[in-house]
Amino acid sequence: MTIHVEQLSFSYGSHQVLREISFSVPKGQLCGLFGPNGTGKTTLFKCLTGVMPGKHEQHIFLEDKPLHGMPPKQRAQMMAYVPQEHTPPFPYQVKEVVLMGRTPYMGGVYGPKTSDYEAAVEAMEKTGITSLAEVPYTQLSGGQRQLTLLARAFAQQTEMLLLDEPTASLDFKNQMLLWKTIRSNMKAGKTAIICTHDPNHVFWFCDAVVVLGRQGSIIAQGRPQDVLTDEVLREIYGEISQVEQIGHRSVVMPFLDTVMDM
Ligand SMILES: Nc1ncnc2c1ncn2[C@@H]1O[C@H](COP(=O)(O)OP(=O)(O)OP(=O)(O)O)[C@@H](O)[C@H]1O
Repeated sequence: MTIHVEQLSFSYGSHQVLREISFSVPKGQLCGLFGPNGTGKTTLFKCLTGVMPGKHEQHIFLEDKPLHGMPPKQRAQMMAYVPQEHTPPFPYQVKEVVLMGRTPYMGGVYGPKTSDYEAAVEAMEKTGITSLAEVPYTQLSGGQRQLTLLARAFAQQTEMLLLDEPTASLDFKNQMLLWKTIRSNMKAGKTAIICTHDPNHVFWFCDAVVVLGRQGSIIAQGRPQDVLTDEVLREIYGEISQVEQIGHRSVVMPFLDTVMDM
């Protein structure tokens, strides 16, 4: 599934956050969404998922169809969203939270089908949380909660994944597990947009990147190696790092001596 955003602007009241954003993510690509705090990345996700309905949705297209007017259930069959944080209102078990990913496919009074339970079990296996299935979600650590939300998104079996800082609370091994799982989704032809604050993750795991600047407009986009240059990183963060090469990989190294002197 291809997602296409054309001249999207969005304001909270008089506070304009997104300014004439245009980009496309073709089927099978993983696109990083990168930029300083408060530049509108989560807001962009909320525009895509329809949390804030409005005319701006006329500027977002899934396979050439505008999102505007698309019912939530239809949208949820096409895209799954992993939020940055989520506070559960009730102590549902992990397996019940994951099963909620199947809601867009349930209808009437019949409840979950065998295929829904199977999709939830598979999603828990993929994310390594099978042993947590019976644990109340309210008793999980931050990282375990994030893996549960990821499993819920996988259980939704959508063509498009929208992931808002999914590695933020994960330990190093789980970060790599997550990227591996996401990359395997790309191999299966899915499409994803992932917000991350780690430029190295963009370099190593993303096919493309969209960089949002402080004014809420795109300041660069394209292949990570072309886009995340010293100049662009300096523009958004100032003089704090430089891009180095280790083998054929790019690595953003902070100026550690400066940090230690502070
Ligand atoms: N519900 C809201 N009402 C009004 N302003 C909001 C609302 N949500 C976010 N904002 C403002 O919109 C701007 C963009 O916020 P957003 O959360 O989209 O940024 P972000 O790039 O995701 O930030 P971060 O990297 O810190 O997660 C911020 O100035 C924020 O204060």
